[in-house]
Amino acid sequence: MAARSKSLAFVQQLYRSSGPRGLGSSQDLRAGQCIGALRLYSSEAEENDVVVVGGGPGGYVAAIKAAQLGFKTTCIEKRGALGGTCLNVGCIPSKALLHSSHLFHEAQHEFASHGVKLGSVEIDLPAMMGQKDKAVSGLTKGIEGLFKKNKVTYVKGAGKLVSSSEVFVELSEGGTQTIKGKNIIIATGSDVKSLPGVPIDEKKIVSSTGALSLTEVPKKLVVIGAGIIGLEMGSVWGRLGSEVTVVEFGDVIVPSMDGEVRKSFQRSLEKQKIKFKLKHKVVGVQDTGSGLKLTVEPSTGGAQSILDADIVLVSAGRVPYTKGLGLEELGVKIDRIGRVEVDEHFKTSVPGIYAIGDVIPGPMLAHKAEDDGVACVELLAGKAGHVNYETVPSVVYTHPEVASVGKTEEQVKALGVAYNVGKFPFMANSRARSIDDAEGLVKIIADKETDKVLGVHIMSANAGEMIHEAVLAMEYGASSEDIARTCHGHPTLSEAIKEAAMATYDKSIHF
Ligand SMILES: Cc1cc2nc3c(=O)[nH]c(=O)nc-3n(C[C@H](O)[C@H](O)[C@H](O)COP(=O)(O)OP(=O)(O)OC[C@H]3O[C@@H](n4cnc5c(N)ncnc54)[C@H](O)[C@@H]3O)c2cc1C
Ligand SMILES: NC(=O)c1ccc[n+]([C@@H]2O[C@H](COP(=O)([O-])OP(=O)(O)OC[C@H]3O[C@@H](n4cnc5c(N)ncnc54)[C@H](O)[C@@H]3O)[C@@H](O)[C@H]2O)c1
Repeated sequence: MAARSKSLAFVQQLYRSSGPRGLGSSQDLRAGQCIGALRLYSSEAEENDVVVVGGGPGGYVAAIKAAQLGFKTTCIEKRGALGGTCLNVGCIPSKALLHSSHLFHEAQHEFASHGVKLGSVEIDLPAMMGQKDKAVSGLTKGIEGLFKKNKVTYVKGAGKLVSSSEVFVELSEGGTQTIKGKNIIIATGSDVKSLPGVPIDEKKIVSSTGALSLTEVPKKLVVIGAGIIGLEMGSVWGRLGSEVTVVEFGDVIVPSMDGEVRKSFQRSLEKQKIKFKLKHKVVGVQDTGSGLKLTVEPSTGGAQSILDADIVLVSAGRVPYTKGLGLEELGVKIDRIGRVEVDEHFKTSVPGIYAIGDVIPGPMLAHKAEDDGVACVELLAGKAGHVNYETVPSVVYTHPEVASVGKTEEQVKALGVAYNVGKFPFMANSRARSIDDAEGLVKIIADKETDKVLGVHIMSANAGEMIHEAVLAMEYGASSEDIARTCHGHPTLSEAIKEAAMATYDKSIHF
């Protein structure tokens, strides 16, 4: 009896989830129909409920969640490892190198002031790379384990959509296979944006992928683009001894950052000896054999100059990746910058085909891709999947870190909203002073009339961990007073958020 109830529940789930394309609607449910549907389902054993193309944070999370919801699920990935850009050549290896290089920097420059004396400190680059590679391979294998545990079928190969319910796969091991699915989710992510005159060879002119695997510390590194990748990778190699110059087309670094926080952040990076050449672009590179000569000119044109480099990192943005997917042939609409157009339910212009993650509009971030994946399959299951893009946090993992959620002061001003601002410097935070790491501030922006928090910006050690208090506050529509009246442990860096919140609606105590 218990087993029969379970089957019925499962089929009811299928009814609810498949909607008009599948088995019927939940209103039609009768026990007999359910059993009939179960037979129909078994006879179509080869067809999947969900086929995901791409095994990055968007795709693999969507696949696991789909399987957990009772869908027969297949995920197709062509790189030979799960985890996508993020795990293989993005978030994880970059954070490994940021941590290792920070330890080196601390050992060289900070330990002595804490009374820890070392002899000479040296870099063992192969060991550093080995630790990074170990983290990556452990995590990617972990996802394969999660696929097995959740019964997701993993197909290694490059997928091409040939209809709204079929994906043709060129298998990595040779041969081909056509995989059928009632619903197809495109989760093919993004790729590096190339620049004219600066051809990437991943040896001397590298993308972030090459910059994560250099075999020597370059004497001179030129970074093109002062976005997050440029500043994180510039920090890694700067700490390990490179002279780093960042050439940025715009007049500011990380344009999405709050202006006031950005200024402090730039000053901090300059103290770390990173040089900035703002309002400039690289128009060509010449390899002289003994090094690279970059031709640089003002963004708006003008006199050219030459910059020397051993390695050039191209980090001027990423573009959605849809190459070879067959989307044009099927009539899936793409916007003018190559993103797959979707509605609020992740539906593309072709029924049965969905898209999530970096390949659709919204911030190109792993946690956003994951949340897209969960929401997309929850919607397929008839549940209320939703991602609030207004509260997706952003973290720059330099030292200090910069983390933010919600609107910048410039954005609030532009919207014409009356607002209050509260700030608190880490110089006045007891934990930051006790660990001698007190650079940075917390800045909170709240609606003047309602006190609802509109944006929170933190520059400090561990800002990326602390920001989630603000994310949760904003998700629940909290006021700055709500945060200020919430008891915070002492002594913690998080107390700076409480104090900044006090300063937003009233006055801080410790500053
Ligand atoms: C250096 C770097 C550092 C980053 N650091 C962070 C960070 O710290 N935090 C953060 O949130 N984000 C970070 N990002 C961004 C993050 O990596 C992306 O936002 C995230 O990976 C997007 O996930 P996705 O699943 O949409 O796409 P992806 O991770 O790009 O995955 C897509 C997958 O689809 C596969 N694929 C493509 N086409 C096909 C096909 N036809 N058939 C089969 N498979 C296919 C690809 O091989 C790929 O594995 C970083 C990016 C880079 C480059
Ligand atoms: N910690 C993180 O969350 C993290 C880390 C790395 C990457 N990412 C994501 O990866 C994506 C790509 O990162 P990114 O740093 O490459 O891109 P980005 O779009 O964040 O920054 C690119 C920068 O390059 C500049 N630029 C563009 N063309 C230029 C040119 N010709 N010359 C000089 N400068 C030029 C832009 O003005 C911009 O400041 C981003 O969406 C980012 O969110 C996130």
